[in-house]
Amino acid sequence: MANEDANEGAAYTLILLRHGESEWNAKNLFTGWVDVDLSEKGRAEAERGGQMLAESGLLPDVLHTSVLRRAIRTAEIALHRADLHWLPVKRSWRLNERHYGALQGKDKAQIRGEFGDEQFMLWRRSYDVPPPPIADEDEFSQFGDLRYADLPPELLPRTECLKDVVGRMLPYWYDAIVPDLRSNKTVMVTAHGNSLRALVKHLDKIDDETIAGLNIPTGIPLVYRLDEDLLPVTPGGEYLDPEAAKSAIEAVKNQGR
Ligand SMILES: O=C(O)[C@H](O)COP(=O)(O)O
Repeated sequence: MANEDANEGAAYTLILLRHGESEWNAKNLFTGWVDVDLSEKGRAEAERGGQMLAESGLLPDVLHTSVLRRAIRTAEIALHRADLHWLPVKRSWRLNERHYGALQGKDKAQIRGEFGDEQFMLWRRSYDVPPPPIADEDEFSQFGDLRYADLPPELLPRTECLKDVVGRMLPYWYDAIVPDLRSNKTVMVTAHGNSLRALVKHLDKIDDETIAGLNIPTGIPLVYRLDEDLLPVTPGGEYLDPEAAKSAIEAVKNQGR
């Protein structure tokens, strides 16, 4: 972690943790809202994430997760490792991964081969081009999934671009996470590649083009110290293991190649 001076002006601490490798990350499949579990490597990453937390002395007071198993399990394993398994937890669909539409369940390399590099990257990383919507009867659709039963039907996505994720994630940021920060709690958010990209875009005020080049690695805690205005004291935050983050970011970037 950075020295104390680098944290001058910090009022709040926010820890972001992308879930460990999932079974579908390992198979290189578009996942989105499909509720797959962690791979063995993913469980080990979560464990290591928890160890990093414990060693850094950063102790979250409250946990926010999505309603997807890979994020829930990652937090469970990491917090257990840090002896913080008892932490209060709040969950919301608004922290879910980006809904990948009709690409859910499809092989990334195959889609890249079929549609070409440009279209593939537009779907993966453009700010405002969503993949085609998923049909309600598709085996990987979330239509009829009990956990979304209370959601007004018009809010259940059939596909999303990152802009859509920013739009549905921000109300949760303002209504649930910010109040915890303002009451001086160290907040941990365990979520997904693209929901965390949406949050980082907001925190660091990253423009719509630049965000395409930002990738979040699995299982490595990213710590933001925020000032009174909730602006990062160190732009981009700090990974608890910056070296491991660098190579893991490259791996995410090159998925489907
Ligand atoms: O939903 C997925 O497939 C991954 O979690 C994120 O994938 P991406 O890096 O291709 O956006």
